[in-house]
Amino acid sequence: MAKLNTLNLPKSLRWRVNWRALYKLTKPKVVALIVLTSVVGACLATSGLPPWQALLLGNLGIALMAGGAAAFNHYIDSEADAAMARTHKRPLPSGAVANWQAVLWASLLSLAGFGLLYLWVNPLTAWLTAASLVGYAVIYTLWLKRATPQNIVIGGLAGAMPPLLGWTAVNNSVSAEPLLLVMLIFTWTPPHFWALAIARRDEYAKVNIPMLPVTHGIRFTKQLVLLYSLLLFVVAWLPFLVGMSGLLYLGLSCALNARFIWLAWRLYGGDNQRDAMRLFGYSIVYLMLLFVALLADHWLFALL
Ligand code: HEM
Ligand SMILES: CC(C)=CCC/C(C)=C/CC/C(C)=C/COP(=O)(O)OP(=O)(O)O
Repeated sequence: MAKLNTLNLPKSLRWRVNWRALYKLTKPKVVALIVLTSVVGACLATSGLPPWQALLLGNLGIALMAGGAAAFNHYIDSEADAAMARTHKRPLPSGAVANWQAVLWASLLSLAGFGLLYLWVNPLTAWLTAASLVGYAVIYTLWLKRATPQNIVIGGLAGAMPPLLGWTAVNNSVSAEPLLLVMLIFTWTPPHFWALAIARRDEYAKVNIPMLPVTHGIRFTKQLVLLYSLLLFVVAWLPFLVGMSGLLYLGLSCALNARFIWLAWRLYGGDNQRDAMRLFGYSIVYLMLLFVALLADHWLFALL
């Protein structure tokens, strides 16, 4: 193998497998947070502990398919990634992984995840997860991303699905409670992403991707970030208002949302780099803690 590589073959013909780079192709930190939300969806689906098969195999299948979707996204976006400072060192533009390896890897992960969900969890979860995969890898990445500044609002639905997927893995049915959790992530996505897009506006403009700060300016994007942060506060009340969560969740979510709004407000009148990246970083901590709060509250009530 080493000998082959010294022949200066085009990267597409090399056979050496860089496992570390393949792992990076799955966007592991994003998938970790996605799986946290699907695990919480699964735990909230029942008053006791969910059956181990639904919990373990369900979330493993969701993780595999989310990782597969991320790998497809890397493949489809590799040219734009090569031209942006934030992304030019990714496995495909840097040559650590060949295109055919990325497509094969993405397909294997997606098929393994689908098979696992279909055979050992339930077909409903398998199909809903497949719809999320197509929503992100095909509808968002291939089409919406380059078609409209509302790309991430519509495409965000795919990333918002995991709590519902975790729920259906346990209950094999769709109901209102997990849809509220989907709504939470759906409302969270625009301020999560637009904060970053404000800081990276020039890079998106350079590769002609019509992100909102490019098409409508930074001031307008900051207004929408603030508006969505306020909307998120309202949506975060819903689990409490419908009786799905209690006062522990309400208290924690109010505190988390207060900081979200404060950071969005600071960004509104503040610095496009520092304040934008601060809100982006906090958005990730926010979602993690909000779902931990949902789970803590659920188990507290189950024990009382
Ligand atoms: C359409 C929806 C979304 C868009 C457009 C979006 C966009 C982004 C972008 C551009 C980054 C920076 C990635 C990088 O620098 O490599 C990022 C990071 C991140 N996103 Fe999102 N995101 C979306 C949905 C989600 C969802 C649903 C989750 C999890 C539930 C999530 C979790 C994260 C995490 C954890 C990071 C940090 C990754 C790291 O530090 O490596 N995102 N997001
Ligand atoms: C459950 C399931 C199968 C769904 C998969 C959903 C999934 C992996 C969502 C990730 C969302 C995400 C990180 C978008 C990045 O946007 P981008 O691709 O525009 O950002 P980039 O420029 O950093 O690549």
